[in-house]
Amino acid sequence: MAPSIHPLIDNGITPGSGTFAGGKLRCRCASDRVEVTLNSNVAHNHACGCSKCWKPSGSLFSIVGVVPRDAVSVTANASKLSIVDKEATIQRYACKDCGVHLFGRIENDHPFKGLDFVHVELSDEKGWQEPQFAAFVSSIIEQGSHPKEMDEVRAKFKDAGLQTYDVLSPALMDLISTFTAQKSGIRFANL
Ligand SMILES: N[C@@H](CCC(=O)N[C@@H](CS)C(=O)NCC(=O)O)C(=O)O
Ligand SMILES: [Zn+2]
Ligand SMILES: [Zn+2]
Repeated sequence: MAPSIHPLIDNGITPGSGTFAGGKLRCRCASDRVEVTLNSNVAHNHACGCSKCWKPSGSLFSIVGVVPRDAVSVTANASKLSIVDKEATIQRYACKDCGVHLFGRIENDHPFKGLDFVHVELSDEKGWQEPQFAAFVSSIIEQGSHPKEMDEVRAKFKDAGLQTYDVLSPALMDLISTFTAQKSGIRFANL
């Protein structure tokens, strides 16, 4: 059987709702679940093939989007959360018992600081923004995917209507480079 990209992509993408305003994420423990309440839909939702983003077992990709950090609150069992890698740019808060990542947060000076990274599949609600593109696609090779499978993987994204990138999408790469330019003193008129 062909490997699963991700359950939200394998059988066709379901569009989100433009009026959906958020919901709750829950970890996968049988009881005492960690609960995170999001008072916003996600933006820039995408598939990520990197080794650091949480993905369901059996899937090659994570689905991850961003929400303003002010829209994120831990509403149950916060004591079960711990940071996966304190040195990483994105501090990913995982449930110590089931391993699911509830949210990722940036504390350093960074273009995406102020946005938290979340996985909408941890919610029962419908209406979350659907995946918009695939990022860090070549990174799946680093986790053992065969280089010769890459054409098939990219073709699956194309069939689902998603562009593939080996880092981030052009819009996000432009944001990062704009931030870097501004840090070096360059000023742009009319941004
Ligand atoms: N090839 C690397 C890429 C890792 C990477 O750069 N991930 C991106 C996308 S999530 C990132 O921004 N990471 C920052 C972080 O993990 O803190 C891997 O698969 O581990
Ligand atoms: Zn859990
Ligand atoms: Zn990632």
